[in-house]
Amino acid sequence: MSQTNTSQTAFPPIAFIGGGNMASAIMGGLIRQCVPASNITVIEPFEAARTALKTNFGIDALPAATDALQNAQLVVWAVKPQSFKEAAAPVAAYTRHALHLSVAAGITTDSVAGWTGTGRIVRAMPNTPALVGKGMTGLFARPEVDAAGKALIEALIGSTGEFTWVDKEEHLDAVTALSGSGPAYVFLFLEAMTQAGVDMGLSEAQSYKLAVATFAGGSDLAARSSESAEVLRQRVTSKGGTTYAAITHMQEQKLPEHFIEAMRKAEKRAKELAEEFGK
Ligand SMILES: NC(=O)C1=CN([C@@H]2O[C@H](COP(=O)(O)OP(=O)(O)OC[C@H]3O[C@@H](n4cnc5c(N)ncnc54)[C@H](O)[C@@H]3O)[C@@H](O)[C@H]2O)C=CC1
Ligand SMILES: O=C(O)[C@@H]1CCC=N1
Repeated sequence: MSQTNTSQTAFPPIAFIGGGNMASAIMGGLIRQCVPASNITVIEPFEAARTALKTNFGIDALPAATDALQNAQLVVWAVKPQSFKEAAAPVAAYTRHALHLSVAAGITTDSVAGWTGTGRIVRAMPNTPALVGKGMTGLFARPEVDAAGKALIEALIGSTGEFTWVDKEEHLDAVTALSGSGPAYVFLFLEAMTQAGVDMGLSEAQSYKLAVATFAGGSDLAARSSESAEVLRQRVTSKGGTTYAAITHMQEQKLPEHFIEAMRKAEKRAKELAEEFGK
């Protein structure tokens, strides 16, 4: 079931380990909910990223772990899978009492438990539309996380858009391949549609506008409609018409099959990341 958080939550002190794209998307949601910057501690070694956090959110990020982390009741891990283990080493001693939320692709909660010394972990797979409050996040909680912990995570992630819980942790690799990486697929299609528009004589700006509005409108129509995507597609596709010409070519070229195969590559890569960087 897909949900959005609507209730106002009093957030406890929160620490972010890593202050890049995903951390900023989640922080943006918190700031929109009027969480004061003083409630948020960020560990971010990269100076340019710390400057961006100050400019965007008024947050004074720290370059390395300190005992300031002891106050945090919730720790959000927003580092690359490759950096997780190294990032956890100086942080773990301060944060064993806290609830942990990891957004790292592939990295299992068993790995995170080993590095943080606690099993109170929720693993999440958000996506970048969270930056504009339109995110879609898959969530998995270990049994050690109680109802209050889950409610806190729902409030945090709900501030960035929608979420859905999965029962099996491995399903987060599917979520990663679908909605986590998915914005990049949309942007690739936008690039191709814009190029086609330019090739047919439209300006780049006009083509891009048409392409973006088409994705947004198509998605909104699908979200509001009780009809399946297949039926909605058929409604656009007059027999012998223009859409028919395009869709027939895509099907002859096995575009849907290639697309599904590509997404299975993303799922496979998530499992490889766990193998490569989870030990
Ligand atoms: N970008 C995306 O679309 C999505 C990313 N994710 C996951 O989010 C995580 C972060 O990705 P992004 O925000 O895109 O990357 P990013 O590169 O923008 O942010 C990672 C930040 O971690 C910092 N960092 C590196 N070593 C550190 C350390 N030892 N301690 C603290 N911070 C450290 C880096 O300086 C950087 O600012 C990744 O694990 C990724 O799998 C999940 C869903 C979507
Ligand atoms: O490409 C990645 O590994 C991350 C996870 C999902 C989106 N970006």
